[in-house]
Amino acid sequence: MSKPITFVTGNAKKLEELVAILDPNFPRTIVSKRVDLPELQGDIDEIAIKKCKEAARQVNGPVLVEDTSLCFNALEGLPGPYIKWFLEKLKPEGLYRLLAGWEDKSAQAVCTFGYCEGADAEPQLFKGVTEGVIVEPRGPRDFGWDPVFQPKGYEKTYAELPKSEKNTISHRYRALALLQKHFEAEDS
Ligand SMILES: O=P(O)(O)OP(=O)(O)OP(=O)(O)OC[C@H]1O[C@@H](n2cnc3c(O)ncnc32)[C@H](O)[C@@H]1O
Ligand SMILES: [Mg+2]
Repeated sequence: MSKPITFVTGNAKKLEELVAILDPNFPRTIVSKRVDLPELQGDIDEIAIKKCKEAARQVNGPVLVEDTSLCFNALEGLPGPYIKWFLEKLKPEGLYRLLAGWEDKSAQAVCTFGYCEGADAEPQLFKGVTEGVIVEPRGPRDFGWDPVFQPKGYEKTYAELPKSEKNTISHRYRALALLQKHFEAEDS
């Protein structure tokens, strides 16, 4: 039997979505550990790799981590992985106002899962991207920047969509689909 994988995150909403999205027949057991890991600066992949290595060091076993970015095309991909701090200071209204001077409101939600078998193993990344536009905040405020992100082809923001619908189109869903495929292939 393979060891359980520890999903290390300080974000309860991420865990909630992972549990809702992953197939109940996922071949490995996932447990969670609430740690707010330090996030070193870098590009999206570098941050996920460093976060994953640090988690593997702390847990000393198989770990899963995840880092989420919100990239504004008009701003060459910023705030990107720094969205957490932009959101904390500016709130959803301020994120929308950041683009006031720009016609292009398009953005990409990017979710990068990192999996590492143990403290000495190299992390593997699984990335999901969902295209959308940044709009004036609409809908419940229970998860991050959901009120300002309207996925392409939809009239509702992530926050306004039923969770079950967000979870079939989201950046996190797409990343987890790749992760799932990887583990299913390994299992067969
Ligand atoms: O412990 P970790 O897993 O790092 O959790 P975190 O909350 O620090 O998360 P990140 O470092 O990945 O920062 C991403 C920011 O984007 C927010 N976020 C992540 N996924 C989201 C989603 O699907 N919808 C809206 N906001 C999201 C999250 O609340 C953070 O403010
Ligand atoms: Mg974080």
